[in-house]
Amino acid sequence: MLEVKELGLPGVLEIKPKKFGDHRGFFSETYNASKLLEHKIDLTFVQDNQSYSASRGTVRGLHFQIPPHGQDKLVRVIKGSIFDVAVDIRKGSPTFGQWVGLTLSADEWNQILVPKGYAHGFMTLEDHTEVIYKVTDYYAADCDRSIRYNDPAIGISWPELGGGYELSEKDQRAPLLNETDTGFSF
Ligand SMILES: Cc1cn([C@H]2C[C@H](O)[C@@H](COP(=O)(O)OP(=O)(O)O[C@H]3O[C@H](C)C(=O)[C@H](O)[C@H]3O)O2)c(=O)[nH]c1=O
Repeated sequence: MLEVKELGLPGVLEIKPKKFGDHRGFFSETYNASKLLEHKIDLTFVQDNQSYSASRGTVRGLHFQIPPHGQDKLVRVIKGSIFDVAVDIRKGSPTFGQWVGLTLSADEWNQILVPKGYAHGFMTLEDHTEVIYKVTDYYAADCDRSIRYNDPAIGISWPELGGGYELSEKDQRAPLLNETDTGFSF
């Protein structure tokens, strides 16, 4: 049984698989193509990624791959928690530059589906947070793009954690959305 909820931008969904708990612990089908298909989610994932962030307040993103290597992403947290964000980067879209965000956590056991045509990023809310995600195309370094996480034109309300944020060099110097040809059109 799969709970699927729209998050307010086309195709961006919260997905929550069932967790079977007993005295030993729990079991969960974290990915089941046929159950996703029942919710008209017909995607073929080809690569699994995992990232570990040591510190609370680590920001990864906003990232996306331009066509022809755009990636749909199914993201979940197996340790800790993150504030996860998707931004519509499809030129001509009525919701271009708009964002949705939600907290993903190992406790909540929820996932987010971020379709291609959206930039993706997250901020960790706890130390030692581990994120796992499935993608529908292989990593293509020459198609890898970034947009500044705090671009005022997007205006993401990142959680105030009372300290600085931890970012990669690449993310610190990422261009603004209006400086970026995202390659996606509505
Ligand atoms: C994404 C990726 C990266 N790499 C190599 C390239 C770099 O040498 C190293 C770290 O890459 P990066 O700094 O881009 O990793 P993150 O900042 O965690 O980026 C990811 O996090 C945000 C939230 C995303 O949505 C993307 O999936 C992805 O860009 O791993 C690979 O070898 N394969 C890959 O698929």
